[in-house]
Amino acid sequence: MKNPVRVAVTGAAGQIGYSLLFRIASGSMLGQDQPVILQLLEVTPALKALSGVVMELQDGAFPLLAGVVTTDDPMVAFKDADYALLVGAMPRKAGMERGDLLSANGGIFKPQGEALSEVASRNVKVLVVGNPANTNALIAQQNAPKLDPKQFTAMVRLDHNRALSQLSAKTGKPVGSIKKMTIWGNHSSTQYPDLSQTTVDGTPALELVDQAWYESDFIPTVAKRGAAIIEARGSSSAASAASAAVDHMRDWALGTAEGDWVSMGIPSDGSYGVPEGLIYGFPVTVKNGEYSIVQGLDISEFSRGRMDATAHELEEERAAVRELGLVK
Ligand SMILES: NC(=O)c1ccc[n+]([C@@H]2O[C@H](COP(=O)([O-])OP(=O)(O)OC[C@H]3O[C@@H](n4cnc5c(N)ncnc54)[C@H](O)[C@@H]3O)[C@@H](O)[C@H]2O)c1
Ligand SMILES: O=C(O)C[C@H](O)C(=O)O
Repeated sequence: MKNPVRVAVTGAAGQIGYSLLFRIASGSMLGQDQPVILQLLEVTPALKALSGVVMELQDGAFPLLAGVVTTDDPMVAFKDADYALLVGAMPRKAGMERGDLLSANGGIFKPQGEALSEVASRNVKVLVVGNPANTNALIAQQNAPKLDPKQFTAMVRLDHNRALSQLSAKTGKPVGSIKKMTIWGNHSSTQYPDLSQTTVDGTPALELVDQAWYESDFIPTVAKRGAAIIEARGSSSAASAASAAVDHMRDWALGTAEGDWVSMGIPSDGSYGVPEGLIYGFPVTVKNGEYSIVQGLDISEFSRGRMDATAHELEEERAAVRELGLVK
């Protein structure tokens, strides 16, 4: 058995937390040989509810759960954290875009970035889930001068998983037969779920579906799935979001499968003409805990337009949070 690692989760008493904590404690995220200490952050009024969640974690009798800390202080929650999942933020309601949450949620991620910079493990891997996830990740990153910018990522994995499942339903082939799915850009309705490299049982996906379905059905269904769930459920996705967070962190920690890739929101290094510094969804492979952007893909004119549009939205979000004094 390995030594325990410290996993910080913010917003731990919320909807996503209620699903996420139990998956982490069960070993789904970091493996069946990796004990974990959960360090849970909540706002002060939610600490009582969080104590109930901790009672349930105890009642799960998870062999890999080596300890639980609860606190309303980010300096305690992030102390020596090896992994940090920043979930705590307000979710949107029906009729809102995720960008409408910028001013409400942006303020949460500056102090959290500062605290991570001071007290987290120097190798901490940070995943931002709270919306608007890409720009919140940028805020946390820009306020963490003592960490490498590459340590900050945003979640587009839920979109990636939604895209896999839509294509699986359309082609009648299992999700496991689909490789090389990509979500480019922002976790918002401008995202670009790209099938141009995707294969199903080795056959190019675009040979199996027609362009009209791809453009008018697949892309909008994936991009607007969050809103469809809010409409149906009355609140935003939670279990599927937690599952995607587990997938993102597992692949970052343990690596991606040979011959495949995953989508992660990561700081752009200028690859594919994406403005440097934006936290943008890219196709990545992971080895030894380090992610790399998949290089050398052909970008069609159609793809170029979509990739630029979602980059443009992220540039606007960056300008808005600059205006609020949250990033330089
Ligand atoms: N990136 C994605 O794919 C994705 C998917 C689903 C949801 N989300 C987003 O995740 C966020 C959380 O969703 P939820 O459904 O769990 O919401 P929720 O309202 O059920 O829970 C959020 C929790 O965060 C806590 N919180 C608020 N401010 C905090 C702070 N400063 N520090 C610590 N905790 C704080 C709240 O007290 C609450 O318990 C939302 O912004 C939502 O839009 C993102
Ligand atoms: O859509 C939302 O606001 C929640 C989440 O980001 C989702 O994609 O389900």
